Amino acid sequence: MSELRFNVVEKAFRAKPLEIAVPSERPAEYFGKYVFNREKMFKYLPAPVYARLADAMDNGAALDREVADQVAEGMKRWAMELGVTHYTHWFQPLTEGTAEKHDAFIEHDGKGGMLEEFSGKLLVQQEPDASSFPNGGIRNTFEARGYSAWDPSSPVFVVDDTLCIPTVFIAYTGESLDYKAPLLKALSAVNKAAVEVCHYFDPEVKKVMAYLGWEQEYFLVDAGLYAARPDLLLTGRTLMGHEASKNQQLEDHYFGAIPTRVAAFMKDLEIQALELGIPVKTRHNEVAPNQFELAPIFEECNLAVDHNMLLMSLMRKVARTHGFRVLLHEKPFKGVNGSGKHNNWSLGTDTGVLLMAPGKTAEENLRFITFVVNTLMAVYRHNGLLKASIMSATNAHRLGANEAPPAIISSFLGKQLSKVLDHMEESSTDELVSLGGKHGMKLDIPQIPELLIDNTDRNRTSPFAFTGNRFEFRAVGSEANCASAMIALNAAVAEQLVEFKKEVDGLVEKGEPKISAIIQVIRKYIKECKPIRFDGNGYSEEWKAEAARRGLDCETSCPLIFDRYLTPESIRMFESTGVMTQKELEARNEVKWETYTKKIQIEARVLGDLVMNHIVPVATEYQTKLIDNVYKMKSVFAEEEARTLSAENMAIIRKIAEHATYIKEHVDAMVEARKVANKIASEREKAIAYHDTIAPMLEEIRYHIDKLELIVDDRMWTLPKYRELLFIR
Ligand SMILES: NC(=O)CC[C@H](N)C(=O)O
Repeated sequence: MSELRFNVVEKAFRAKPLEIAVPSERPAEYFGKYVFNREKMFKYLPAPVYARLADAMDNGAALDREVADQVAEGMKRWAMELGVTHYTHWFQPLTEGTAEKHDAFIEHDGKGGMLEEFSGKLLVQQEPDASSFPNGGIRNTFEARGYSAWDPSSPVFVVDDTLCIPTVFIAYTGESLDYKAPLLKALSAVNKAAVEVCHYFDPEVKKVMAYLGWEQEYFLVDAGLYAARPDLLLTGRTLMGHEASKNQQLEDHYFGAIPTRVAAFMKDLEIQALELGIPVKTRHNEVAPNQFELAPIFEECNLAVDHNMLLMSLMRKVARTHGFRVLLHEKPFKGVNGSGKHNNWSLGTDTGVLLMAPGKTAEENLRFITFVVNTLMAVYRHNGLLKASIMSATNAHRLGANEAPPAIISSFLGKQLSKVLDHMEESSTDELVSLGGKHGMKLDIPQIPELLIDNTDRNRTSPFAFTGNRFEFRAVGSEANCASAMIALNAAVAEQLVEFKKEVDGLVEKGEPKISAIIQVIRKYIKECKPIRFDGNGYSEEWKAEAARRGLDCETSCPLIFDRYLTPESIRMFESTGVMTQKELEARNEVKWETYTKKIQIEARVLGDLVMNHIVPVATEYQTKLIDNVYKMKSVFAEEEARTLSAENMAIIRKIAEHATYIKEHVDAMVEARKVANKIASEREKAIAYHDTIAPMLEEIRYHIDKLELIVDDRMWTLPKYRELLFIR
């Protein structure tokens, strides 16, 4: 009998919610307790130093060594009051996670003792020996120089005894080796391009920020049950497991009362997140059993990305304290909803205008339409690339079912906005702009309700949905670094806005009044990007055919989707916006292909191990029991009667043999296929081989394992079942 499984099930069942020490202050008071935010900067830095740092944060001004030294000194003083002994450059390599190497403040004092020091030099730049991170061939291990450099726009924070300094991670030769560096470049590109376009409407605008509000979905599984599933432990998802009889059919989990043990986890997590300055706001049960969601208030994009990365590591830590493991994988369980991280994206000006929100006047609405239509154009022109930006071996399992968008990028606008765009398309420019009144101009743009947010209908199958004052990029996966999607989107929009300005200015130079020039170009774009607009059911077969007819990217193979980073249009876009060079794009793709291969490779090995060490032995043991019974029946009953009475058992014995044979043969075949694929030198070709030959085998083998799970005596089955993983909390 399987003891581990029953022990962990029993323990999980008896688990109680943890007592949480709720701070006596209100959240607004402990918010940012562990962040060196402006309030602390003001307190710990001399006034002129504070001013210089604020300038660096707001306007990207350079900081000289002297100022950096003083900033470091203030930071150190603040951190030491919190008991901090170490510092680290905290960065985001191409692994989807974060990286940190802690150093103590201590230095020799030259008199045989120690003193604690933290200079501007250490704050601003470091050369971590980080040669083992994926770099796609930009750095050879024998010349592993790469350095991390402080990003003053994201405040430093304290975790435990360590002062964490958000940094970019760059090769000595200047190429980015992380997500932050290209993200900052993309944000600067979109700022520059959008400010220029804003000047058509308001010359006062000096800065445009991209905003991001992510929605983090996740599963919680009891830690004991998790430990008894090698596949969860090593791959983050279940590679086998038959659906439970009840899963999410009744939709009774969604928005339901939060289970007490989970509520304790959430409270603890939220307190710690708020202390780290992450403005967490919303929590609820998601659709799948044991699935939950957490969402903050939207923030400036770079900060939001850092906060999401920080939150994911905090979630992992806090879950352990509560006897849970958090699953951030996009599809940990077959047959129920996967987890996304919908990225709510918008642009806003330093004058307080949300550019994706309709305004009161016709001119404000023209500005709104200008930004919406340019976004649609960018998404249309780079739909394949945007898909590549969210694609991974793990997210591939999620797309196309259970309320996750399909692997074809399209945009849902809803009835109201579609009507406005259709009207503009159908009317002539003259009809839209007429002379009149004392303002000298009248715009015939249908009134748009200011509060579209409450009016827009929703479409859960849309990868890029307009939701009233922002776009929701729903295709982003729960485990991903949002930066990947945000780099591609902001860069594409930046390129598009530059293009738009060029066209409008061209017309103005030819004597066209500004407003009608804008309208003319917008009308042209509305026609051109029409194929990206789709409000229907993204899961239907008709849409797949229709999307292909419209020329949208319909590729579903993950390694081939990565090719979209290297098309001439993508390279041109990234290079013209200064976000990434061709060399960087090529290197990153090497990493993507290699990571893809390794993930499937690990899954294949884990499944092979499960089959040989858990499933087949248990199935055979049960089969032997049945055979024993058949023999014994013969000794109790006459031959004919024994045969009749044992017919069912004989059928099961045969079924077990058939499934076990299939499984063993295919695991062997999978090992052989891997050997062949592993010999392929090109990372791209190898990933394709893994996608085309090995990944499907995992599914085929799984089918037979899941059948065995239904037949074999439950007492003997060693691996926690779906009903246990999904319903014990
Ligand atoms: N209710 C929802 O929005 C579900 C979303 C779904 N979990 C996804 O994968 O994106």
